[in-house]
Amino acid sequence: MKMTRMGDLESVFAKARKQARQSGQPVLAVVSLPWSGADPMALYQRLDAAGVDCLYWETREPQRVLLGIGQALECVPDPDSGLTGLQHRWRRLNDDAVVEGAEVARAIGGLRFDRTANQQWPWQCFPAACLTVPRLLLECTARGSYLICHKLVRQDDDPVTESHRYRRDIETLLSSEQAVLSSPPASTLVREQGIGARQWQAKAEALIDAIRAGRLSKVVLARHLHQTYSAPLSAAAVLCRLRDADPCSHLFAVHRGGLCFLGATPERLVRVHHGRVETHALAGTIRRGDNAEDDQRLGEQLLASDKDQHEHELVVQAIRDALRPLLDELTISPEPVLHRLPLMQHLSTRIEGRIAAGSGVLDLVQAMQPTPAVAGYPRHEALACIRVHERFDRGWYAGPLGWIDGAGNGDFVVALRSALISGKECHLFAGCGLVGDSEPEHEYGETSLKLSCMCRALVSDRT
Ligand SMILES: C=C(O[C@@H]1C=C(C(=O)O)C=C[C@H]1O)C(=O)O
Repeated sequence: MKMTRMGDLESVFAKARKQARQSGQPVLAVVSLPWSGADPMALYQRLDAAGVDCLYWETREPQRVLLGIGQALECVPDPDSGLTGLQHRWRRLNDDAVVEGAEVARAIGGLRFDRTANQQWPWQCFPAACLTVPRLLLECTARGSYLICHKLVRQDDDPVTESHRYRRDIETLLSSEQAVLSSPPASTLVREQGIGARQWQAKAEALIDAIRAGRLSKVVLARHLHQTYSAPLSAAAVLCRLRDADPCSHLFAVHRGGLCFLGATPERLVRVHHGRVETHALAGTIRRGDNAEDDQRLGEQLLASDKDQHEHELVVQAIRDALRPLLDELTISPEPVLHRLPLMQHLSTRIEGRIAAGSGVLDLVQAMQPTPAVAGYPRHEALACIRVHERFDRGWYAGPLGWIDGAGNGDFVVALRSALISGKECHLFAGCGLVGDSEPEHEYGETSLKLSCMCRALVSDRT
């Protein structure tokens, strides 16, 4: 990492200030420097241990790791124009940005599952929607590693002082690489609160009856577990275990106000790369087998299940209908395939296309979310049932989480297989799709299987 390149920061900030004075508006300055420092997970572990609020993101296909530190700007949609308005503001901000180096600006964040429902415990620190442009963003992809400095430059900012501040922050980051990482204390589960199996199954039964009566076609009923551990949980240690346990899922960790929402999700909501749109419908679940033969049999059973095919098809249709007005081309694979995870397998249908001129990633997120994979169908009726029957705040669980850049690219996942941790306390969430042929007991087992991915990663004394 060459600190001599810091001279660039001062001249870029000066240029941005000049522009800000001319336009009377703050201007985003973006400076990217090649990074040869520590790997982002190693840095994330150190930042987490030091209690620094940061953001971690990792997708394995394509390989991309983002580590955001600090906050240059927080982008929040306003109630009237929603994500579409935010999309326009982001585009304008980037059109006017002063950019130096190989990379453009990037914002990372998420949305609540149900933005109309009231924010409740334990989600008070997680707003309805927010995308953060970090002060410093470490980005590692197959193309190389960069440290991106973002600053919203105002008319009266002093470029010299400000560039020194960034220089100091980068030096602190570089020196934190040297910090010795002591292993977090072993934590064991001491208490667990959550809805009992019988009570959950009674709710599922009532919803299945509503589906059979024709009031809706599908609803996703979730469970919330509140666990207490013997020692404070380390978000970075949990994320490392999730990463080791599953080589394919997308990892995320968002720290806010002393809490951390993290997970390893198999579900991508939508990715836009140079105008190409990629998504999948993911719904229909069965466990993995005890051996190859058993696994194969279970996979075939899932593919042949009318109930799972129906549950899955509702998701394919809803995604198609949401995307059609926003895409120029749309291709849907004719049949679902198995999406295999360490503990379970899902049905997955690939959906691809090309984004129409004038639309952006956030427009796609707005149109798609929440899909019937996490809410149900029709959406309005499903959300109404969820509000009445679940009786807890899903917060950011099952909501979209991801990033957008200044070049029109973006990637959002559905924040599943996740937990909200705060010291020794942990909140876990998992749900499953109910249709007319569902059996409550079986569905309860499915939510337990989904919860077990995170439960395994939370305990530190496991080998
Ligand atoms: C709702 C969850 O998962 C969703 C529901 C699925 C199902 O019902 O088969 C499968 C994958 C996800 O789309 C969850 O993991 O909490």
